[in-house]
Amino acid sequence: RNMSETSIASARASVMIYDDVNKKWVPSGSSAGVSKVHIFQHNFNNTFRVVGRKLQDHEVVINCLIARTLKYNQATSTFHQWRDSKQVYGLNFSSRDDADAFAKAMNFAVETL
Ligand SMILES: CC(=O)N[C@@H](Cc1ccccc1Cl)C(=O)N1CCC[C@]12C=C[C@@H]1CC[C@@H](C(=O)N[C@@H]3C(=O)N4[C@@H](C=C[C@H]3C)CC[C@H]4C(=O)O)N1C2=O
Repeated sequence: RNMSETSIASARASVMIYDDVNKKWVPSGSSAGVSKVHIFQHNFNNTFRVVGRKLQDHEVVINCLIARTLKYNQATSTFHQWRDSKQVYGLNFSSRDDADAFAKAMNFAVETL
């Protein structure tokens, strides 16, 4: 987060990464827990990224650019996921309202790129 970015969504979610080898979801970062996850829009260069920090110790557990080609999958009303070139991210939202607001902003970002 820096002065040239604006948050267009913030949601509480536990951030997970899919472990392709063991075929299971693992918490992103050093331990499981709820994070505050933002979508930041860069004020000048029309880029967007997802940044999430653990509520407890502010560890950055996700920091990924939103590509124009991103396919955002709302697998359930509170678990959404997407891939980038390296990994699959999953957000297990604390509430349906947070999930809906985040998805709306994600769709705006992908459509704007
Ligand atoms: C074409 C493609 O890439 N498809 C991807 C999905 C996708 C589609 C389109 C665009 C992008 C992407 Cl990303 C795919 O299917 N993927 C991406 C990696 C993982 C997965 C592959 C297999 C497993 C089988 C079960 C399923 C799963 O993880 N379901 C969840 C689940 O088991 N959990 C999570 C919560 C709820 C459930 C919904 C919380 C923790 C755990 C649990 O409930 O304990 N899977 C997937 O989603």
